[in-house]
Amino acid sequence: MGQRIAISSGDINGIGPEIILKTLNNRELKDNTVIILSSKSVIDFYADKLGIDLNYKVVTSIENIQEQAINLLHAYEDDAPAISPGTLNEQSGACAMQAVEQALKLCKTGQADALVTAPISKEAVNLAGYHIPGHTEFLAEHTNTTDFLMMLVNDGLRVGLASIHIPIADVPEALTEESIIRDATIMHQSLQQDFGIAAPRIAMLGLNPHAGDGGIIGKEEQQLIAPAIKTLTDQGLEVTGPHAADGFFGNRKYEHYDGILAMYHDQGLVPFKTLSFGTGVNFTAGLPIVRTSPDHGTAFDIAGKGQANPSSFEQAFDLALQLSANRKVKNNDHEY
Ligand SMILES: NC(=O)C1=CN([C@@H]2O[C@H](COP(=O)(O)OP(=O)(O)OC[C@H]3O[C@@H](n4cnc5c(N)ncnc54)[C@H](O)[C@@H]3O)[C@@H](O)[C@H]2O)C=CC1
Ligand SMILES: NCC(=O)COP(=O)(O)O
Repeated sequence: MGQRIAISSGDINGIGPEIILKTLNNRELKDNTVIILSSKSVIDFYADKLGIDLNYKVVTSIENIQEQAINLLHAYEDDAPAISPGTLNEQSGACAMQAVEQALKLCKTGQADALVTAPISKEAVNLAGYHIPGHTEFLAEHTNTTDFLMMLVNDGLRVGLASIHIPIADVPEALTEESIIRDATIMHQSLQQDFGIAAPRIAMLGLNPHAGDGGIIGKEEQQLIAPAIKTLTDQGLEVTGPHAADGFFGNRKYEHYDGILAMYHDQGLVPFKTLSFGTGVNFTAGLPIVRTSPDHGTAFDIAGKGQANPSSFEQAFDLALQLSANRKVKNNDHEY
């Protein structure tokens, strides 16, 4: 039996609807079912611009979903929200999050097997009153998940972030020995359960230049990261480090590891995106639902121009199919 994939529209003024249309227009669904959370007006607006004639069915409720087909379920409070490509505003932020909320509801109730999120603007969703740094934290909060990890993955590279969307000045304080142990453990479990790697090899990066250079350029490696690695290895996990981040990527050491735990957002995502922008997928490990997303944002600068490359969204869609087939989501284990 196929998978049911819920797709949230992302910001209606960004490239979300375009990459959804391009992806689904080129996809053979086989025995899978797609439910787009958006509105007919938005999908038709971008389909007209792109000259795409997508075969989809508008459904008014989940009970009317047509299997092995593309369904569109209206997700917004507005019947036909104003569309203005490239413009960030409160309404586009509200629609983006209403789509995520509806899609999450389908996953939580078992009516969808996985969620693929198109990009939202963090600024727009905050204007709309959703005071969140991103999908990751929103989905964790709304599934009662405390232990989660943002991971960016492609075929050979999987990078997790020990701190996510916080100001750089707050990073050292946000890291503790316990939080590093927890994040490496989530990564280890996800590599085993989601990615089928029996004995994952994890590399832990340092926080400071040259991984602190013996404590000359910062003490977090000695005080937090090395003790965390010792605890993890004592527990039988294969974890090495702390590695100096520049040489680790520059010397292609990452090729010898199944997962890399970076200490902060740009430390992990700059090399990841440099190596794989357009093919990477953002995956939230530790959630009771499967959630993937492309590795890029709303790209307002090219919205509505037909220039958006759908390849990362295609990979996110394919990974959602693969992971949801692999993983039986145990909703009953979680109190939402
Ligand atoms: N999962 C999500 O919802 C994500 C949301 N964002 C949000 O998106 C907004 C814009 O972020 P930026 O830092 O500007 O990053 P961005 O990824 O939107 O854009 C960076 C550059 O890459 C280009 N680009 C991005 N995706 C592309 C694609 N598929 N095809 C062709 N070119 C593409 C853009 O045109 C731009 O020049 C922010 O509010 C950010 O928080 C960023 C990353 C992920
Ligand atoms: N840099 C990754 C990013 O911003 C994605 O955030 P999220 O919406 O997946 O939490």
